[in-house]
This record gives sequence, C-alpha cells and structure tokens, in this order.
Amino acid sequence: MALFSAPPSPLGDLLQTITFAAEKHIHQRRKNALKTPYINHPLGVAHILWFEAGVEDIATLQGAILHDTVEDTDTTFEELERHFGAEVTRIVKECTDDKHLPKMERKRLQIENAPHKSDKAKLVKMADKIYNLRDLQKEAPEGWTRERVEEYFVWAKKVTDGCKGVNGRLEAILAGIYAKGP
Ligand SMILES: Nc1nc2c(ncn2[C@@H]2O[C@H](COP(=O)(O)OP(=O)(O)O)[C@@H](OP(=O)(O)OP(=O)(O)O)[C@H]2O)c(=O)[nH]1
Ligand SMILES: [Mn+2]
Repeated sequence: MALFSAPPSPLGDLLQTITFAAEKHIHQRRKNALKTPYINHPLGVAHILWFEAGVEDIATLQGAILHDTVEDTDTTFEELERHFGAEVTRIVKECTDDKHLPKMERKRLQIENAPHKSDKAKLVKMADKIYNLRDLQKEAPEGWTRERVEEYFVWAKKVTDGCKGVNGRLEAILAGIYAKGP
C-alpha cells in the first residue's frame, strides 16, 4: 500500500513493472534442473539491454521485463495498457506469439515477421534470444535432445538476422554465440 504519492520517475515505473511481472510469473519455473524462478529470464533480458547493449529507453526495458507475461500467464494486453500505457503494450504485443497457432507456424512467423517489427521490439527479441541461447550453452532444458538444441540455434539465427540494424553490440554478442554454437 502506498503511504504517500511517490513522484513520477522512470525508476518508479521500472519498480512497478518488475513487481507486476514477478507477481504474474509467480508460479512459473524455467525448464532447467534447478527449476529457476521464471522471472529471472525477463529480468535477465532487461539486464542484457541495459548493461550489455547500452539501451537506456525505459519503455524498451519495461517491454523486456513484461515480454512473456501475455504469452505465458493470464495477463491481457488491456491490463498492460491500463498499467503501463500504449507504447509498452505495443512492444510486448510485438514480442508475443499467438499460442492458438501450431508451434511450427509460430516458429515460422517469428522468422517472417522479425524484419517488420519496430526497433524497440527488435531489441527485446535479440536480447530474449541471447538469454535463451546462453542458457542452452550452459545446460539443455530437461528432455531436450542435442538435435533440438541445435535446431533452436539454427532457428534463432534466422529470427535475429531479421532484427539486424538497430544495435551493433547485440549483433556482435549474437555473432559470438552462433560462432561458438551449442
Ligand atoms: N533455453 C531455455 N529456455 C527455456 C528454459 N525454460 C523456459 N524456457 C523457454 O522455452 C522457450 C524455448 O523453448 P521452445 O521449445 O522453443 O518453445 P516453447 O516454450 O514454445 O516450447 C523460450 O521461450 P521464449 O522466451 O518465449 O522465447 P522463444 O520461444 O521465442 O525463443 C524460453 O524462454 C530453459 O531452462 N532454457
Ligand atoms: Mn522470453
């Protein structure tokens, strides 16, 4: 409960965003052996953007923190709009797969749609893939074969190739990851 009215600030906006995402992902775990809390992933994506890519735009960082809330929890775009406004909601929308579609179709659409996304959504998409690829280099999710990991690398490259032109640092990190491989 707020005891006083905090002044508007990007730091406050970020805290609200982190708290919202943490509550939404509360029951979700990563697919690793330790079953890490899922919130580590969206926070890690925002961390890559700020600390490795030099991204200072708050809406982009908020989009990163919220990027899996609609896809993976009961969160709606209306709810995001109400709490965080139109720009943040648009970024999340651009990063959200339609879960009603078959998986193969979703994967195909990510490749096809990547080049047409906004610059801010491209930043989130690239950082999302960096986080997941690094996870795969450390440890495959439970039940994943070597082949499935390799296929993820091939597919992720096709998606991130379509995101080129907005951040050289992210592109360099991705090039290093693909050169090393799984
Ligand atoms: N590497 C890895 N990924 C994990 C882990 N736990 C959960 N994930 C999530 O799994 C997704 C990648 O697995 P897939 O089999 O391709 O997708 P699926 O979730 O639709 O089954 C990613 O979703 P996403 O972030 O929405 O991204 P993407 O599906 O668009 O790549 C990733 O965040 C983990 O321990 N390691
Ligand atoms: Mn993600």
